[in-house]
Amino acid sequence: WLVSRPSDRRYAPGPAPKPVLGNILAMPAQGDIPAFERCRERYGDLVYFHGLGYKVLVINTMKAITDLFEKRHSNYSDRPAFTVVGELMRLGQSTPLLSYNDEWRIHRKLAHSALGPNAIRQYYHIQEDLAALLSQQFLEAPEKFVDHVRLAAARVVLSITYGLSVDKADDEYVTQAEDTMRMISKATVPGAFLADVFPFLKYLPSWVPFQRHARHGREMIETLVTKPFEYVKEQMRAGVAPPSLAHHLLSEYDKGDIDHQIKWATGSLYGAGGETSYATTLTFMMAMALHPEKQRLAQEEIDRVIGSERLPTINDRSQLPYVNAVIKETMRWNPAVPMGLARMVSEDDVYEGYLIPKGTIVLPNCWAVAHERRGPYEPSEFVPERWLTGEGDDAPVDPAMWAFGFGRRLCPGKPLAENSVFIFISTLLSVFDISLPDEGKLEPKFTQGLISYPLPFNCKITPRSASKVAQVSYRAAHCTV
Ligand code: HEM
Repeated sequence: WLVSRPSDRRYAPGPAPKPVLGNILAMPAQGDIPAFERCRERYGDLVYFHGLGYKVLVINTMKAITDLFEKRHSNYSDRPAFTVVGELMRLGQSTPLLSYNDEWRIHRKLAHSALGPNAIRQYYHIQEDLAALLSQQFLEAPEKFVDHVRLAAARVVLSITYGLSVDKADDEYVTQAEDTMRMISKATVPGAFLADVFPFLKYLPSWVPFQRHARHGREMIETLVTKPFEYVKEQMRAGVAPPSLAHHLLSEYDKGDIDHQIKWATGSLYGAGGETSYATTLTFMMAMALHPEKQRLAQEEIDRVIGSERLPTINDRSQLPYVNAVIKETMRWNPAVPMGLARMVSEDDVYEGYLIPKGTIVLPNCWAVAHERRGPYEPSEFVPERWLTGEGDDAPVDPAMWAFGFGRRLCPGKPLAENSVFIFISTLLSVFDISLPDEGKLEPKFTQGLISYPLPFNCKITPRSASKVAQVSYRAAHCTV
């Protein structure tokens, strides 16, 4: 590498480049899995796109992801910058978009102290209460199940992050937060704004339409992170703040200069934690409607292990191997974050003989890892049994190794999210039969975007027994959230 001439340095393969434009326009749109799959089949494990100032490397194997994101983490832990949403709307201060710098290290320290496996024990009852409330809403209006799951995922994050009661969260925060998230997910699609491609456009005057849009976005984001945070501080001053992440951090780090980081570290959690948990739970519901025989096996396990006289709790998790296999298979069948969260290379690097220049955006193709052909079962089929056959070369890579990201930027909400997903899924399995709708077909189709979840679908949700209905109603009526 050191003695070769620049012309000898090879980039990883990719579509044939055109003059000036390179091959960047041949890069599949965000979340277009079939197109990324075609590129992988044609060009191999590493695929390189470049042009218009962008350099993008897609990595399609667990080995390459581990080699780069874990073994060479100091060079692969930065994030690409978004001129409009990151800089002008100021979302660049949130944990997922922060550069790999000291500010980010403070965020991670705060997140670890509040979201570590021991710290989250105090939130078990909140997650269990919210799973019961979700079931109660399924009993009352089963046709609105998508809205209920979305609301439940939002409530978990808002209750745990800020100690907001369900009514207060629903009335004052969820709608605003959902609107803000919709705005952010549109704004983070690469090329959503010309100023992301040509950053000098950010200096255009404030009356230019995209600048007005950016100002409006900035106000929405500022409200999302500031309003609930100020509410917690007010409650702490009055001595009535319930336990929450924000409360925990404000008490532990009682210093004015870290206030800003606590506000943004906690404010980042709604966006990072709500939609991913929602996507996983909804994918599970679709899989159950399509595979009643798997659902029955999971329900039999729950009835056998915990009986039918009570609802599951988070402490039951280790006792339910088949339910855990259903959860792993849900995460594998349709990964919630199929192309991971992009990284940016800090310094020129060489991997497998290919040059990866500084500034290259690297996308881990988690979908390809999830659907790699291994063992006796078809990757496209929903088969929880593939997780019960023991370890070996044949076993697929466990979603715990890739679904929550990698290395230094591994999702700090992983332990909390695993509990949320477990308690939602096991409670729904315990209380309901989810089946195909009486009319119409159910085709497994998913959204294409940073987060992937089922496209609108119908299913039938029927309580399994009067006793289960009574258990749900009792717990929902005695909720402390
Ligand atoms: C099923 C649920 C979830 C999934 C699948 C998921 C997945 C991910 C992934 C793939 C990343 C990118 C990591 C990387 O770049 O390697 C990430 C980052 C992150 N997640 Fe999660 N997540 C989930 C739930 C949560 C929850 C509940 C929270 C918080 C309460 C959370 C907070 C975060 C934060 C703050 C980051 C940014 C980390 C950083 O950039 O340093 N996530 N998550």
